[in-house]
Amino acid sequence: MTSATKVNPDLSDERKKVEFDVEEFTNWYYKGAENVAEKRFLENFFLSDPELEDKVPTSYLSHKEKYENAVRKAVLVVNKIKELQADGRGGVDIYMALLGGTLGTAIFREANPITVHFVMFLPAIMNHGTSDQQAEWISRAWNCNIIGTYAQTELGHGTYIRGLETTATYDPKSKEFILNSPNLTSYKWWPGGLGHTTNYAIVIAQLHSLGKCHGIQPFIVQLRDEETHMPLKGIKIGEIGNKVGMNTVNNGFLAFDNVRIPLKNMLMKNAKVLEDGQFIKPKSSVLTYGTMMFVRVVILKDMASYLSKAVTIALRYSMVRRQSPIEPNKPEPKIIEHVTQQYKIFPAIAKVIVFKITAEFLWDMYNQVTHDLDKGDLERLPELHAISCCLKAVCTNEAAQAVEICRLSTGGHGYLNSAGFQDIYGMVTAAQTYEGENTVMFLQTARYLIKCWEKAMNGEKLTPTVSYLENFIKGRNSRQSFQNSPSGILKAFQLAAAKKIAESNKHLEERKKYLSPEEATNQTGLELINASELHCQAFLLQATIEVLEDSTKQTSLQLRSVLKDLLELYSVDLALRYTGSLLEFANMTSSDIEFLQRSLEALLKKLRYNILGIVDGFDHPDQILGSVLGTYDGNVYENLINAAMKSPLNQEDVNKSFHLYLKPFMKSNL
Ligand SMILES: CCCCCCCCCCCCCCCCCC(=O)SCCNC(=O)CCNC(=O)[C@H](O)C(C)(C)COP(=O)(O)OP(=O)(O)OC[C@H]1O[C@@H](n2cnc3c(N)ncnc32)[C@H](O)[C@@H]1OP(=O)(O)O
Ligand SMILES: Cc1cc2nc3c(=O)[nH]c(=O)nc-3n(C[C@H](O)[C@H](O)[C@H](O)COP(=O)(O)OP(=O)(O)OC[C@H]3O[C@@H](n4cnc5c(N)ncnc54)[C@H](O)[C@@H]3O)c2cc1C
Repeated sequence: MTSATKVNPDLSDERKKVEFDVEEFTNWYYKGAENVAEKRFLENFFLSDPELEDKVPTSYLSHKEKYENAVRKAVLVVNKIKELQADGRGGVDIYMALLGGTLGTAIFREANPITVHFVMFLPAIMNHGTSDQQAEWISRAWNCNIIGTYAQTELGHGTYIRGLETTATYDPKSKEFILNSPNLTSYKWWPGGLGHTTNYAIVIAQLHSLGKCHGIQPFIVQLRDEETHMPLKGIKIGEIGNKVGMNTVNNGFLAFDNVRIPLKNMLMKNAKVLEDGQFIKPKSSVLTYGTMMFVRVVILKDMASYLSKAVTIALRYSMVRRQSPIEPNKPEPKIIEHVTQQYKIFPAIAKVIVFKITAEFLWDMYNQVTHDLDKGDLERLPELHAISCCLKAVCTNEAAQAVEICRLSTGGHGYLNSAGFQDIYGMVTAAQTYEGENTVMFLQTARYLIKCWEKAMNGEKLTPTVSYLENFIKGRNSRQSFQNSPSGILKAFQLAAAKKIAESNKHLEERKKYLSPEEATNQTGLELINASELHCQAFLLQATIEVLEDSTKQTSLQLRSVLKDLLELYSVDLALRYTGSLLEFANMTSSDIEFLQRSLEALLKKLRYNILGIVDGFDHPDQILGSVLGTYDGNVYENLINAAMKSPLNQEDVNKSFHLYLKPFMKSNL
């Protein structure tokens, strides 16, 4: 972690003031010293390989060069992983570290074209394939003998997947499916790696058999020749072009013209087609959506990881940058002394911890529910779907906002590519859309909440994430007063969520008197989203309070106290951001707001000298941060000029455009 160069004295002074053991925090954050050792071993193993280092910053490469460089590195990384596995070191965890964790995003600044292979193609075969199908495909895919993608979204439909138009029509004579793209809007559009990387895909298509449509099902389809990589007959394929970010991912388009695949290529763990064309329904039609749920769960971990990079950059920079005297005739302070600057960064640091804790909580829940599913028990599936949808929406929205605020907190320099924010922002903002557009995700959660509300009103028992509704209904006349503590704020959010759900339901029912249920839902959309968001914020806070309480029992008093301050900062900031709802629904008064405001200011002050220990404790090596503003040594001005010198334009004193255009132009004006 420590840099060989001399550390900027402003930053080393700050480090001396941290009151807790940073290594203790790192071990707590990564859940044990062994995990930290493994993380550092992996970082060193990959980042010390000169082949993985970019000689020219990737932002200066052309679109094509970026892609080719990303493919080169992807192959190198997977080969290195195989080397590690041959040495007896884990499997899945290594992939997680490389594809979702910060290490992966350091090696592939704009993500890589085989992520979807590991994150969706393989999980789709595992989730939807029979044991025979898994035996046929998994090891080839795991070894990367074939590389696949997940081709669901089409030009015409991404959200409403029941409206997908690609068809897979079963022909009982040849025992094959015939795939077709009947029109332009049915072209697959967006799948990661599809353009020029993958040779297989899980294709989601409308299944037709014996003259009937049986809805969307997953099929495994070969797209390109395994030797020549040429597209197979009947397959039209290409890349969709340059994007806001994620430009190395090679997102593609795909169309089918009478492409035949064998019967065994429909993934049949859930629904089945028999040889004679008979369709056997799955236990539940939503089981087809399982892969999306998996990725939504994983996205949460990703958000904590991206945000932890952004806050590290912003905070370290704020501790070496000096600007604008606060008192006249006094020296210019570090910009972190401006309280407004603290407010830009400290709550975002608290969010990293909240998102990480909740992501782990959700991951455990996902594993439990999928274990139950394997035994045929679908009971907790709707609850997992509901909570993963709203968490995906809240955490990606908040991460995108916080990353942008971190960029703004570094002023003009933050606008440079070398500051490192652009890649992070490109990744977090993409996650607001992919794997379910966020508004749509909120509405999915709201649908569940309304059902739970009805159940609770009928006296039925609710699942853990919504059980607060039962308490509310039982004690609905009690008016608990607002309390300024994490648990008090949690109660206020639960009360506000419960009342907002009740109110949305009331308006929904009123509208149903003269509108169809669907149109009534549409008309109530704004309130439903609001209810969903309040529910989600309550869940994030609840999970964090519970986990922190438990996991800090063994830590030093100093660390426990800083984590407690961060939790308080998170909850006070949350309450202040939602005063509208809390005033309306949770008995908050204007004096509570005044008190919260004072608490917020006091917490910023309290955390001022410990907060650097937290971002240092995230333990991101400089290569992972990839930022001239966030290096451990704080030598930002040297870094800025060194990075500027890498610009291709700075490799010569006079550019040819001077002779070609400027000189004739300037002379002609004489
Ligand atoms: C191993 C290595 C790991 C490495 C890790 C590395 C990590 C890196 C991660 C980052 C990289 C990510 C790259 C990924 C790139 C993005 C890929 C995509 O976007 S791909 C494309 C992603 N595309 C999208 O995400 C599309 C978004 N759209 C959709 O998901 C659906 O169309 C819909 C849900 C909006 C509606 O569907 P519709 O059928 O019209 O449904 P209705 O509304 O009518 O509700 C009917 C019932 O179904 C229920 N239910 C629904 N879903 C689920 C579920 N999942 N489950 C359970 N239940 C579900 C619902 O609750 C309701 O129940 P009930 O009330 O009746 O009881
Ligand atoms: C970087 C990136 C990578 C991707 N990778 C893949 C991939 O690997 N495989 C794949 O199959 N797909 C992929 N996608 C596609 C992605 O999953 C879809 O873009 C996403 O699901 C949103 O669908 P859409 O584009 O059709 O948006 P739309 O649904 O058209 O959304 C447009 C607007 O309409 C609103 N809207 C739509 N429906 C409703 C509703 N019911 N209620 C209220 N508002 C609504 C939305 O809120 C939004 O504001 C990727 C997308 C991106 C950006």
